[in-house]
Amino acid sequence: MSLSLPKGLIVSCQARADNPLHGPQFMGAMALAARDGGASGLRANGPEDIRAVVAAGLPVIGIHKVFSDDYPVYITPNFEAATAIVEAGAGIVALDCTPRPRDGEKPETLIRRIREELGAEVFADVSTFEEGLAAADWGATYVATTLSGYTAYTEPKPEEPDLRLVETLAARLSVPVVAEGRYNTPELVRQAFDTGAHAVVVGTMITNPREITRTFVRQGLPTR
Ligand SMILES: CC(=O)N[C@H](C=O)[C@@H](O)[C@H](O)[C@H](O)COP(=O)(O)O
Repeated sequence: MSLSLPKGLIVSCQARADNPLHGPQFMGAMALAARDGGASGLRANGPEDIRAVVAAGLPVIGIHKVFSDDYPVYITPNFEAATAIVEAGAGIVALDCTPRPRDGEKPETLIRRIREELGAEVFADVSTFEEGLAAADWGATYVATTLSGYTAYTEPKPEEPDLRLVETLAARLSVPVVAEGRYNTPELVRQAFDTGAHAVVVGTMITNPREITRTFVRQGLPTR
């Protein structure tokens, strides 16, 4: 079966509402810049931003973050959220595949429905080895280490990415494993490929100038 996500660097173009770069105009421009810089795919949040980044002509991993006070799962927690991003043009739907409570169907049901009813590929965001195995068993097209360090049982998040999780999943699974989360330098990206990643997703260090600025300022430089 041919995969729509090629090997290579995937650039995540996301900016929350409190970020000065929030909105489809800025995320669309980020996507063009990433494409021109050599990215082989994009990740974006919500129908509006997805519509804007699709114009760059690269494969798009869509997510739909839905935050609630009642549930810890926020990355594409239900079928309605998945439907909206496929309608916006994402060919790949990423969703939280941890067993945590959510406002929606279980991940195994969501994976099946997204593939069968929406005809999209599924990108499973997981935080542990066991979750990665389960997601592949349920039919995920890709398994990604996105949530390592971000679930209660994998916190506190270290500064470094979870290369070990990439390595163990890649050694076991026949579906492509994607490295995501805190790949903040080209050297770390190279290490992820060396340990068996099919692709590596980089967000903050490419598309979030506010955080990039903070990393410089934190070095103890005089600020103003
Ligand atoms: C945990 C979670 O909600 N991760 C989100 C998933 O879409 C994004 O906020 C991250 O920016 C993305 O995973 C890329 O990671 P990094 O920005 O570290 O390169």
